[in-house]
Amino acid sequence: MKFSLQAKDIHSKARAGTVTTDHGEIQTPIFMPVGTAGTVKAVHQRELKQDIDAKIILGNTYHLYLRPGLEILEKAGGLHKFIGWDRPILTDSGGYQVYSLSKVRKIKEEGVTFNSHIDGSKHLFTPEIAMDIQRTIGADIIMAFDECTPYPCDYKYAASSINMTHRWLKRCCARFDSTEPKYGFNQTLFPIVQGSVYKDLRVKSAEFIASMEREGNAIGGLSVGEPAEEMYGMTEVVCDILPYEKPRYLMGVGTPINILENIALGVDMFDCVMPTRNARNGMLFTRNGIINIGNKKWADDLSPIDAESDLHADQVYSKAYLRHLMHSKEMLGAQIATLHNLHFYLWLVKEAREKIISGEFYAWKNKMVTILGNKL
Ligand SMILES: O=c1[nH]cnc2c(CCNCC3CCCCC3)c3[nH]c(NCc4cccs4)nc3cc12
Repeated sequence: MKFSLQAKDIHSKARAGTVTTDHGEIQTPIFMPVGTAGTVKAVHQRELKQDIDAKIILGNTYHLYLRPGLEILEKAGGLHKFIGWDRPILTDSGGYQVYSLSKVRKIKEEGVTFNSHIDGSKHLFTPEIAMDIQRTIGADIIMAFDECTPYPCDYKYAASSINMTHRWLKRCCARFDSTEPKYGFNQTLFPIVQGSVYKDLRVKSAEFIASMEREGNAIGGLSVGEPAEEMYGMTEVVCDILPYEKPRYLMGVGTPINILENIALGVDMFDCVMPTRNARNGMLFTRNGIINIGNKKWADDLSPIDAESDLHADQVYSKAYLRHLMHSKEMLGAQIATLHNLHFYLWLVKEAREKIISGEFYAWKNKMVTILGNKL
């Protein structure tokens, strides 16, 4: 994997770059649609490619390991082949999903034991197992097995948590560096900075992660309920320590405003379930603010969902029609709303990249931040 920089903003730490993988290039800043069980819910691969031009999607290690399972994925020749996606894929380590999905789990030095949320069967994830699973899935970028420190937590807990994450990282690197890709495409491992909302722990974790000299770095433990100002403060501290010439991935972030503010702090890659999850609840993000399509005010509004958008669905379907579909619990409603939100997120980061290149990013970002929160 390679990373090159094309432009840097003068009023902020925003930058425009290109990540090059064996499955293609990714222009940054980039938003990565979240796939769960091998699909971005309610969206076809063709739509991801042609309608919204998604450059990279996320695969969910925890889900894929449980269902369809590694045997089928290996038989298919990896996740790219299994789902029919020939562009880059990033998979998480499965650790975060264990915390957020499976009820019973125990965290020990060795790893995490958990009961499957599907059939209750007992499983163990360790740093080594997480590496082997992601080798079998075959994603271009794979994530270290970390502990996402819960928020809030006291200093002592946060300090012991980063020490565990750092010991697990060494085991991830040892295992990853002593195994080969299974399908002939190169894979790269990103470590993850933790430290909760404690500045000195963030410095310690960022310095340790930087010292591992991997091809890219991630920032974890944020967007877990902390106030936005805390998120920005920790991101700034970490971005100032992580190497300038490597991509920085802020995990689980976030709202459109969060993304713009973090681009200004030097973040290049983002993922979040919000555009897809909120779409299914009728919350549409637009360049003029937020539309709750279920609101009665849209019932007879026959104007296009977004007349300024180059997304076909935004042009041909009206707000009234989408509201009708959502109220009727029609599948097409979720499909249109999801496509709209992902298209908006990808438009937003592409617009940010163009403004960084043209030198207009800072003023544009401040204007957008005042508009994007509007309730329409
Ligand atoms: O420290 C972390 N370590 C590892 N993963 C984290 C994640 C999951 C990122 N998305 C993975 C995807 C992989 C493919 C399947 C789906 C998840 C986070 N998500 C959030 N906020 C989420 C949210 C923000 C707002 C609403 S939810 N904070 C996170 C912090 C960490």
